[in-house]
Amino acid sequence: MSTRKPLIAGNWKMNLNHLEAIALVQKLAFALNDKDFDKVDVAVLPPFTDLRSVQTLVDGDKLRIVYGSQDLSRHDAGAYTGEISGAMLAKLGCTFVTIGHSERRQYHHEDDDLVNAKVQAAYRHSLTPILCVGETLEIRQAQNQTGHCEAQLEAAMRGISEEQAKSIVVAYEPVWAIGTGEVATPQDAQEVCSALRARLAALYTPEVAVGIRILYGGSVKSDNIAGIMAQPDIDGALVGGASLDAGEYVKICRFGEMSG
Ligand SMILES: O=C[C@H](O)COP(=O)(O)O
Repeated sequence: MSTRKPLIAGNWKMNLNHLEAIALVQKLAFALNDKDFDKVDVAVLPPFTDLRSVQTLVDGDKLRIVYGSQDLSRHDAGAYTGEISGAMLAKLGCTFVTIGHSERRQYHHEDDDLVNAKVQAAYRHSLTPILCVGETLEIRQAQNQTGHCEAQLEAAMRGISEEQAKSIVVAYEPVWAIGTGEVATPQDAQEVCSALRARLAALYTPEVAVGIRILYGGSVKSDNIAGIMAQPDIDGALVGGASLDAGEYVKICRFGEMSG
């Protein structure tokens, strides 16, 4: 029996301004109670421009919701127009930072080296990376999904110490399942998540690997979360579209009450 506490993280992507962010976090805070937070860590990952408002609300009302950003710069400071540093995110009280999301890899040409540099930047500022890996449909059709995701993981973890690795969160997100309504079967997701854990055990130790949270992401909804969470190597979900609806997100956070 693992002691990993489940994590449900809502990636809002480029949705909701800071006023809408406050409204959504207030709805979540109203609906979720201490029993929920004892069972599951609940995070939101709003756009950068919302973070200060979310911080003020969370701190002011002493909410148990945690939050983070969707990206960070590989650099700590300097002449990098448009970039946001880990130091700035830490100052805003961020717990998490999403790194290597497939939309960053695809639309911003982020490669494994940049993802690795961003993971290192996150640790320099005591932020917990939510490191995303996942295969395209083409790779899955060639049945190379586990090899591909393991290679992305290994590249991202270069130079990361065992002590640092203990806190990382890995998110397996098959690209073909993101925003498409095409959810991976629980067995598909388990296959890759188990391979990722085995690779972490080989890179570090089995003890480290057994403590690391691995999430699934890709068209997660309240009606499919239970089957996904029933898998032994899946410790939570990275939720996109469904995290923008408070009622639906709360149901996902209460996955134990959903039927599979
Ligand atoms: O980060 C979240 C994923 O990209 C999943 O998005 P989705 O739930 O809208 O498919």
